[in-house]
Amino acid sequence: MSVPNVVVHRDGDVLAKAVAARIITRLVDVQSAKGSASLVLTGGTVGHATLAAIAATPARDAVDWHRLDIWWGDERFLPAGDPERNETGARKALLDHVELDPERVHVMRGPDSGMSAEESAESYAAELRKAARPEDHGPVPNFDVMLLGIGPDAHVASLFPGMPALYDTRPVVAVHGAPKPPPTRISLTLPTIQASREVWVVAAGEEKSGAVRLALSDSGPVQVPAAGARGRGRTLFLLDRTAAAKLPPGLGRIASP
Ligand SMILES: O=C1O[C@H](COP(=O)(O)O)[C@@H](O)[C@H](O)[C@H]1O
Repeated sequence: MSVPNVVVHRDGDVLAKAVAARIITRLVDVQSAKGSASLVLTGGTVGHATLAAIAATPARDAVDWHRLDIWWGDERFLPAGDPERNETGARKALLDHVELDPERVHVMRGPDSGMSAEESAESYAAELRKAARPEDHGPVPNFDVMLLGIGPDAHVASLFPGMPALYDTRPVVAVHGAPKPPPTRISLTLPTIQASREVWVVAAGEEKSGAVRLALSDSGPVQVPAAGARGRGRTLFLLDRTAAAKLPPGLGRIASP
């Protein structure tokens, strides 16, 4: 697993624009090298602001949206179209505004599918297994970029501190009793997150600063799930100044003072 690099931007607005620019550049690079690319989305404030920033920039036309697989790191177990679903926010911010191949938009199903949360997690795991190639050496694709938000309690995806999902070695799990509503969720597990080529943790706001500090310390991922958010090739913590406020001096690289 890679050692995290930290990049600090002036505020949440600049952060979202900078992450959007990085995503576009990364997707263009990967598509020119391999033909297609994969991007794992997060819910949450910075995640959705980043998607809106991609939609707003003319540079988005440089991406071949047809040759992109979209996955989610987690989903709130709610019916399709519910405003609280991460999918709904992503569609509104970006997915409805670009020419994606609908077959390559891999949503985590909600209760309206007739599946239980466990069945939905299993069905997502099966979809991941189908997409994995021999060179991925495992049951899930080595995603090109995985975006993860972080909660003030240091949760990532829907992996909350101390919960059984953090010990789970299956690729995807159902989460019950999440401390942040809604209580039922579907989440990728740490082994799936860590199979990604690149993991980018995005955070803005003072309320995230303690979690960010712990995520970059020697804490274990059961107590601090974000400490397990590491990519195989690269891990980035992309922060605004307030989220970086509790980091030891010298840890972050200031990109926009
Ligand atoms: O519930 C969730 O929260 C986290 C963080 O969201 P934020 O609004 O505090 O940035 C998010 O990463 C996750 O995908 C989502 O389901």
